[in-house]
Amino acid sequence: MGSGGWHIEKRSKFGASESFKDGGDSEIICEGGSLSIVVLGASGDLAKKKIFPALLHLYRQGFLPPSEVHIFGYARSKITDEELRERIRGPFIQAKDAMPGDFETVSKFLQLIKYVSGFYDTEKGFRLLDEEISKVECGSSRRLFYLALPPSVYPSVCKMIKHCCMSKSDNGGWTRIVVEKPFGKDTDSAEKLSAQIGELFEESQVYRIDHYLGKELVQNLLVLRFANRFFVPLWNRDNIDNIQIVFREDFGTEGRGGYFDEYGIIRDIIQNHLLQVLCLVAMEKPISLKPEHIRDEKVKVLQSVLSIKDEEVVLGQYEGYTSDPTVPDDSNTPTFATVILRIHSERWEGVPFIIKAGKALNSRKAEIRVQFKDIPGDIFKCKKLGRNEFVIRLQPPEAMYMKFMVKQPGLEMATVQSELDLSYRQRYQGITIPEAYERLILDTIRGDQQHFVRRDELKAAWEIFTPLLHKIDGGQLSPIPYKQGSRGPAAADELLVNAGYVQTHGYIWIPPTL
Ligand SMILES: NC(=O)C1=CN([C@@H]2O[C@H](COP(=O)(O)OP(=O)(O)OC[C@H]3O[C@@H](n4cnc5c(N)ncnc54)[C@H](OP(=O)(O)O)[C@@H]3O)[C@@H](O)[C@H]2O)C=CC1
Ligand SMILES: O=C1O[C@H](COP(=O)(O)O)[C@@H](O)[C@H](O)[C@H]1O
Repeated sequence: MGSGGWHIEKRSKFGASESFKDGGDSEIICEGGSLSIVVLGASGDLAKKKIFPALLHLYRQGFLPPSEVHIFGYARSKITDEELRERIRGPFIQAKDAMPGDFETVSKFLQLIKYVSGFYDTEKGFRLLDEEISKVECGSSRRLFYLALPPSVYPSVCKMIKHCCMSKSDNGGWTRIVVEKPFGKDTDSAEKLSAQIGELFEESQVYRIDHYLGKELVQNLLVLRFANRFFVPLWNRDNIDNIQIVFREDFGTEGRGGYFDEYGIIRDIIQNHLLQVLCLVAMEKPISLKPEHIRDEKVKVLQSVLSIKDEEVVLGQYEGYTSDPTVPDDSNTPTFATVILRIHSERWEGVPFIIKAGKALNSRKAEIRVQFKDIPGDIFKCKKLGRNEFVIRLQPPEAMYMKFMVKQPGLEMATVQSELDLSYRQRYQGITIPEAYERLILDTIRGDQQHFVRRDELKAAWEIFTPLLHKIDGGQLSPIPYKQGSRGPAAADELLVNAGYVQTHGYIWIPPTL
C-alpha cells in the first residue's frame, strides 16, 4: 500500500504509554487514557481510499496502540461491523506490495473498528455513538471526529457532536474535528461555514485538512528555504525570473464528475493545494516554527496577492468531459487552468507565480519550478541553452534537482545543461515516506495545527479567487476545449512565454533508477 513499495518501519508511537503490543489484545490497560477516532462518512470513497489506510499505516508503526485506541465508523448506510471491515480489508488484500505478515496485522487492526449507523441531523445516532465510545473509554478521553462527508452536512454534524459526543473528561481529554475540503465555494460561503463551525468549536479544535500540506516535499519547503544558506540570498526578485507551481493528472474526473462539475479545477486544486504550496514558497521567515507563527506568515502572503487579471488566465475543458452522465452537456466548468498570481511585496514584485492545474493531460506530476534570471554579461551564450532552474518534484517520484550549466566534458570549450539531483528513492533507500493523510492524522492526535489551514488563511485564499470564480460561474469566462492526453490548451503555453518563462529545449530530466 501507499508509497509504491517503500518499506514500512516501526517508529516510536505518540503518547506516554508503552503498553503497545502488535496485536488485537483485548485487555484495556489505558495508561495514557483512551483515544477514539470516529470516521463520519465511513461508507464513502475518501474513508475507504485514504482514511482507513492511513489509520492502518499508523497502527502498524505502533502509533495507535490497541490498549488505548478505538476506531468507529459512522454513516447512514445500514451495514454491520463485519461489512465495514470487509470493505476496508479489500484494498489491502489486493495490494501489490502486501507482505506475508500484513494480513494478520490487518485483521488485528480491523478488530479495533466498530460501526454505528445513524443520520447526520438527528440526535439518536449520535447518542448511540456516544454510548459506544463511552463503553470503551477509561482514563482521559480523547475524541477525534473525522468528517469524511459532503460539506453540506458539516453544520448539522458539528451540532450533533457538540450536543451528544464531546469528551467527558477534563483530565487531559479533548475533542477535535477534522474537516475536509471544499470549505465553501467562495469567500461568503466559506465564511458562513467557518462561522457555523466557529459557534460550536474553538479554532484550536478545528483541523481543516489540505492533504498537500502532508506531502514530504511540501513539508520540506521550510527546511529548504530557511535552513540553507544557498537559498537565502537567491530567493527573491533580484535572482528569480518566474516560479511555476504545477499539478497535472493523466486521468479525468473518473466517477467524480458530479462533484467536480460543481467545483471545477480552481476550487478542487488551485485555491487550496497549490495556493498552500505558493504560501510556503513565497512567505517570509516565521519568528519560530510554532504553528501560529507559520500561519501568520502564510496569511501575509495571501493578503499580498494582487487581483487576478482576466488576460492572465487560460481555462480549458477536456473533450469528452460532458459525456459523463452526471455532468450537464453545457457545462462551463474548467478541468484545466493556468493563472498568473502576482505578489505585491518587496521580495516578489514583478515575479509571476504561474499556477497551472489540469486533468486528463499527458502526464501525472506535481512540481515547483523556480526559474532564475539570465546571467548578466553572459560570455558563454548560456541563454541559448537554457536558464538555471531549481525543481522540487512533489510527486511522482519525490525529487529535487538543480538545472545548471557545466562545461561539456571533452576537448572543446562548450557548455551543456546538467543537473544536481536529489532523488529520494535513490538517496533515502529503505526509508519510509509516509502518506499525507497518515502524517496529518497523527498531527491531529498530537494537537499540532502547523499543517492545517487557519480560518483567516482560508478567507484570504478565497478572496484571491472569488472574483474569477464568479466570472466563470456567470459564464463571462469560458474554457477552451483540449484533447485528452495533451498538454492542455495551446494558449496556456503562450501565457507562460508571455509571463517570461523560457523553456529549455533538448534537455529533459530523467529520474534515476536504482
Ligand atoms: N474522495 C476523494 O478522493 C476526496 C474527497 N474529499 C472530500 O472528502 C469528503 C468526503 O468525500 P467522499 O468520501 O468522496 O464522499 P462520498 O460522496 O463518498 O460521501 C461520503 C459519505 O457521505 C454520505 N453522503 C453522501 N452524500 C450525502 C448527502 N448528500 N447527504 C448526506 N450524506 C451523504 C454517504 O454515506 P451514507 O449514505 O452511508 O451516510 C457517503 O458514503 C468530501 O468533502 C470530499 O470533497 C477530499 C479530497 C479527496
Ligand atoms: O484533492 C484532490 O486531490 C487529488 C490529487 O491528490 P494527489 O495527492 O493524488 O496529488 C485530485 O485527484 C482530486 O481531484 C482532488 O479533489
